[in-house]
Amino acid sequence: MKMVLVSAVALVDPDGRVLMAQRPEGKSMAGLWEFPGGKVEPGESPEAALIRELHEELGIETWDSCLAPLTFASHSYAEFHLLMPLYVCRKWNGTVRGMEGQALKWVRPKELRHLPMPEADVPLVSHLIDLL
Ligand SMILES: Nc1nc2c([nH]c(=O)n2[C@@H]2O[C@H](COP(=O)(O)OP(=O)(O)OP(=O)(O)O)[C@@H](O)[C@H]2O)c(=O)[nH]1
Repeated sequence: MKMVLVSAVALVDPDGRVLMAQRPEGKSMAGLWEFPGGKVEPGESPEAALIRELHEELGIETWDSCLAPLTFASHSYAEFHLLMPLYVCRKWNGTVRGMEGQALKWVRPKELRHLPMPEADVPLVSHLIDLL
C-alpha cells in the first residue's frame, strides 16, 4: 500500500490550549478538525516540511529547535497508509491566521475528545492530555 508521510504539530498557547484547523469543503475528510501540517516533499526533512507548512497555512515562523517530537500516528486509510509524526511547538513568531481560509480554533486538551477529527488522530489525543 502507498505510504504517505505527513508532519503535524500541536501548537500550544500559554494557557495550554492546542490549535486545530478545519479541513475545508472540497478536500478529503472535509469538516474534520486536524493538526496543522502536511505532506513531506521528496528531499525534505519532517521538521522542514512543518516549518514550510506553518508559514504557508498559518503565516507564522518557527524553527527546528522549537519542534519537540511527541508521538506518531500509523493508520491505514482505504487509499494509503498514513505515517504522521506529531510534534509539540510552544514558540513561534507572528499571529496565527488561516491563510487558506480554513477555520481555526484553540482547544483545551480534554475538549479534543469531543472534536470530530480524522481517524488517524484519535489515538494522539490521550498523549496530549497526558502532556498538557
Ligand atoms: N495535516 C494533517 N493531515 C492529516 C491529519 N490527520 C490525517 O489523517 N491527515 C491526512 O494527511 C494528509 C495530509 O495531506 P495535506 O494536508 O498535505 O494535503 P491535503 O489535505 O491537500 O491532502 P489530500 O490529498 O487528502 O487533499 C491528508 O490526507 C489528511 O487527511 C492531521 O492531523 N493533520
